Amino acid sequence: MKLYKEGLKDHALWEEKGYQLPKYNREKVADATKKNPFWIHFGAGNIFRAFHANVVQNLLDAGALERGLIVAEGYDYEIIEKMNHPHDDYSILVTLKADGTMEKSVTGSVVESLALDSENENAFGRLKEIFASDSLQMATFTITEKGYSVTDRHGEVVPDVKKDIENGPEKPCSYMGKVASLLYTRFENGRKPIAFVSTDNCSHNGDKLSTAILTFARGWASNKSVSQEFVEYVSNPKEVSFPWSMIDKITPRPNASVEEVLQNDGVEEVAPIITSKNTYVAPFVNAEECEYLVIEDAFPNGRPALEKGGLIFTDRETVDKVERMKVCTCLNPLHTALAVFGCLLDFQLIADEMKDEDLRQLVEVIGYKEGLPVVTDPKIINPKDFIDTVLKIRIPNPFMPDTPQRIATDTSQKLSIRFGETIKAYEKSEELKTSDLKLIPLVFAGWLRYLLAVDDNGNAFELSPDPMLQSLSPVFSKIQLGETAEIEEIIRPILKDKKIFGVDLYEVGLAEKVCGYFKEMLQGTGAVRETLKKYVWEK
Ligand SMILES: NC(=O)c1ccc[n+]([C@@H]2O[C@H](COP(=O)([O-])OP(=O)(O)OC[C@H]3O[C@@H](n4cnc5c(N)ncnc54)[C@H](O)[C@@H]3O)[C@@H](O)[C@H]2O)c1
Ligand SMILES: O=P(O)(O)OC[C@@H](O)[C@@H](O)[C@H](O)[C@H](O)CO
Repeated sequence: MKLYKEGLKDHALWEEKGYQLPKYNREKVADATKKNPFWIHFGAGNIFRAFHANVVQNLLDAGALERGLIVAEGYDYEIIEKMNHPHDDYSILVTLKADGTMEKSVTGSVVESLALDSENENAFGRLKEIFASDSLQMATFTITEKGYSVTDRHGEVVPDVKKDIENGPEKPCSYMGKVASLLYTRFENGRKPIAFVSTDNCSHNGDKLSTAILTFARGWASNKSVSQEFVEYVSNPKEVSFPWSMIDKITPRPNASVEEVLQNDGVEEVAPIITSKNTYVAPFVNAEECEYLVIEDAFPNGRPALEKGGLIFTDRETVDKVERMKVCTCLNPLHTALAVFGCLLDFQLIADEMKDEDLRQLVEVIGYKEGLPVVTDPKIINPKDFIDTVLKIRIPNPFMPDTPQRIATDTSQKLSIRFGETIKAYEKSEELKTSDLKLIPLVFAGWLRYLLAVDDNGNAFELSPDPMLQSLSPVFSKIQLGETAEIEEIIRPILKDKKIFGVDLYEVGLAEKVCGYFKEMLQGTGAVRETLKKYVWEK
């Protein structure tokens, strides 16, 4: 059993082993999609394959759609070369349910995959053709929060973006420059409308994407590479919209236990790889069953009835509330807390951490006691029910191979939104006092302790990738367990950094608490556990 066109011909063999196969005529779907594409996705990573591609697969199966997806990868071309192309764009989705059962399906809804590489004339030419087509309605993105950045921490335009602006839209090399150049192709071919939908986990994700694209449009217009009309086109929501969205589906990296199940079924060549850009990818994805994709309903070129596939379309205000509920309180902060302490306490599975009474108490207090009071009910999903499901069913799901190490990726980029928003809400509140926050500061201190790259047993471990490690690691390499003199002087600039925490921890009166916890965690081996135990149970 091999996952590609020829290998899937023997339907009975796959079905006998419990795999659901596409029920539609894939050749016909591929043909219709290539002629009249309606949806292109940027970022061929795991969430796309587990979520977006599966929604389209279900709609194709149900006869509610006749065309599929095209995917472009602009950062890690190896994903396309090593996964999409050898497998004819098929992938296997393994859904790991909380009752221990699993569903296996072969996803065929992606019918074309392209490197978004302006040096690759064929692929870039084809992308231009797609962007020139009348039928294209939406471009979606899962490229991580850093994928949208065009400026550095000081607000300065980064060098590759600067170069792309100087050189005009012909051959950009930065990610957002390449996307803006494709949008320019659409503009030149009759100023056709489109929705650009970020489905990444970042607050007001649509604004992040529009800021990036507008940086190019304005830059190119000011050096006369494009006309001012292009800026007007990008700025007009009736022509180019940037809806906000909230996405939710826990999709761990492809796991060896799932690989083994597939191998035992007789599926060949399914081993995951880690690309040179550090993407963990395999011909299969493993994910939980629960999923939400809530999108602001702003599609200037129309859209198919994707609500039939479970997507929720609503207004911007509701997306904002639902997104804040998930990203700032009810899921992602709890994940980050478990990630940081999980790495320090040598856990390899998130589900195992939920069996640890101290860690369970940590996330329950952060979620219910510190976070929930500042959540505005989005009405379409009840926050209390949502957090109950997260803490009782989803995160503890023993069949989900999710790891603290995956979730610890890019923590420096996430703390401000995941915890900073709650702190700001306490600052604004007349009833709540910021000084009452106990465990959010404990997570900050845990993250500082994590940056030593030494676990609570005193053993070195590898930090997960993070764009700030280059500047942070040299600071923390000076700190040794058992030495706490001058700690505050060393970490003061970090505690003051609003880019990291969303607030200056000195201004909001939390710096002393964070520093104190951090010093306690530095006392020696076992001090992280002791500090955790001491504060999570304190009344
Ligand atoms: N995995 C989940 O549980 C999950 C759930 C909800 C939302 N998300 C969102 O989706 C994003 C991707 O998650 P994933 O599971 O697909 O991760 P992944 O590691 O499987 O894939 C990451 C994708 O982002 C691209 N990328 C990485 N760094 C980039 C950069 N600097 N510039 C442009 N592109 C870059 C990669 O090439 C790849 O396409 C997350 O960051 C998050 O915002 C993930
Ligand atoms: O994907 P990130 O890096 O923003 O965050 C890691 C996890 O918290 C995240 O992927 C969750 O699994 C996801 O947000 C669940 O919907």
